[in-house]
Amino acid sequence: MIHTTNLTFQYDKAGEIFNFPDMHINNNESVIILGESGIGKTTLLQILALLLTPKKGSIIIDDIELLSFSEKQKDKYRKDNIGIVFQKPLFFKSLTLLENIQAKLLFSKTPYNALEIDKILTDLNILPYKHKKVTALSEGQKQRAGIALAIINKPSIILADEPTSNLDDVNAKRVISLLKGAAAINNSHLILVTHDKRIIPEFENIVAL
Ligand SMILES: Nc1ncnc2c1ncn2[C@@H]1O[C@H](COP(=O)(O)OP(=O)(O)OP(=O)(O)O)[C@@H](O)[C@H]1O
Repeated sequence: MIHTTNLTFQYDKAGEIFNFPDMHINNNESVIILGESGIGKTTLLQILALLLTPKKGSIIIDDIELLSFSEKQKDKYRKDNIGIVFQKPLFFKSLTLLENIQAKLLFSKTPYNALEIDKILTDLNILPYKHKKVTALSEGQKQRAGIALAIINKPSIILADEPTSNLDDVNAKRVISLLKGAAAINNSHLILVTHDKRIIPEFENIVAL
């Protein structure tokens, strides 16, 4: 269960203050966060990912208040529990897609399972690019490679920032189905921010900013 209350954030002292709505997300639930450009969707996702610290408020996950953690504890919690699909994926640029996945598995101490990797890459429609350098992938292929990296170690929380923005209708559908499937299999929470209207019908729980 994820429960957030009174989350308030400000980038700098004279800047805008963001007051985010409270959220209550049960296990196995997927949530889509909607709002116009600049409203603070990515900011909220980064707070949930423990990458930004709010001025006020709390984030309780499975009865643990995460904002009381030290930076070191936050880093460990993020590494062990949170899969982040960034708007612009972070890769080791000199490595192939498969080598990036291997690095992630090593870093998160997750066993290597070749069949499982191929299954995820197939579901994302990027298996043929497994041995290609990530820099040689198209923007849409990179976006899907970023999704593979985010879910490969079965995180209990998947946070996705505009995961379908560069994708055509077919691949957008594949990505949403994979993210929802990964969340269901791993009993994870899926929280997705977007302004992609195509994917709204796929979600029952909507938070509007
Ligand atoms: N590092 C930063 N320092 C100062 N202001 C920032 C910073 N990052 C974002 N902002 C501002 O905070 C506001 C919210 O940004 P955010 O990226 O969260 O919006 P968003 O809803 O995700 O937008 P989009 O849909 O366009 O990605 C914007 O006005 C943005 O300019």
